[in-house]
Amino acid sequence: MGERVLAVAGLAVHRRGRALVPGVDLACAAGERVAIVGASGSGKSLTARAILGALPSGLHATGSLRIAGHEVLDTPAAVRLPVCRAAAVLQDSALALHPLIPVGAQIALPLRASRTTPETAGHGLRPAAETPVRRGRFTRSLAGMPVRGGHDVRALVAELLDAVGLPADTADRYPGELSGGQRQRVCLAVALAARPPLIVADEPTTALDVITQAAIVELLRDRTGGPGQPALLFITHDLAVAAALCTRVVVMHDGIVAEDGPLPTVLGAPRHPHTRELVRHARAATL
Ligand SMILES: Nc1ncnc2c1ncn2[C@@H]1O[C@H](COP(=O)(O)OP(=O)(O)OP(=O)(O)O)[C@@H](O)[C@H]1O
Repeated sequence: MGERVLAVAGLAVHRRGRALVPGVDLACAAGERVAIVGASGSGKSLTARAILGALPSGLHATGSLRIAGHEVLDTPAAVRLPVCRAAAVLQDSALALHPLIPVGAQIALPLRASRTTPETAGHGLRPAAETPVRRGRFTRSLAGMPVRGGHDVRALVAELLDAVGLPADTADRYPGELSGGQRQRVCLAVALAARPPLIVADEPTTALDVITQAAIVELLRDRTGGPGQPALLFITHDLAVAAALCTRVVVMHDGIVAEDGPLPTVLGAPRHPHTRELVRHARAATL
């Protein structure tokens, strides 16, 4: 495995002295897209939320959680350094976005916080050599200068919207004026704007129809896991979607990792009885 953006060791999530997730070990390298699959209640979401530094109140985590080499287990997301903060794309895009703020302003928030450009920040939108030459303040921002003026930020918001397949005028619309698929694209733009080393996507396609689902999976494939792009941890109960997007899979069962390996290997020759069952059901569902 190459440079690790995520290293989880003995991660447990407790509530009132009871371990809801007894112990998870997993890792994700830079440039990787890793799926976490498992039945309902197997601990996928609590593991994801512990990684995001956003456990529900009353729950706490123990063990070790390193993001981009920094131990962050005891550091809530809001106070983590941006370099070791994972961005979230969650199932309910309506809840993830503020209903009363135009989406452009919501994308601009992490952009202003980072005060750098997508290119320097590692969004992987376009390698610098391919960046078209433009005039004015936007040129300065693309050259890696700090983003200051509102005009610069608006241009970068338009670029991020374009990167997720939305027209620039989406910036002026409110989340309630968008479809679920469009809102999920906005959520990905917000995540990319934060220039994270890792995006944690927890069932981001579950609430969508199959066609929109496929489009979001394709978008995640285009925008994560490549050179200079964030790695992806993709939580799903759907093995077929995991196979379409990820190269490696972590199978969870009863709060622990039952199996972890390259997707073709795990699908082709599952070792754990629970993985065998998941594969059997996935095959039956595609008939
Ligand atoms: N806030 C909470 N308080 C108490 N128990 C919880 C809480 N959240 C989850 N749990 C319990 O922790 C276990 C793991 O839940 P988790 O949500 O991580 O499962 P999951 O694999 O994501 O399931 P699903 O696919 O249905 O979302 C379950 O037994 C669940 O009931």
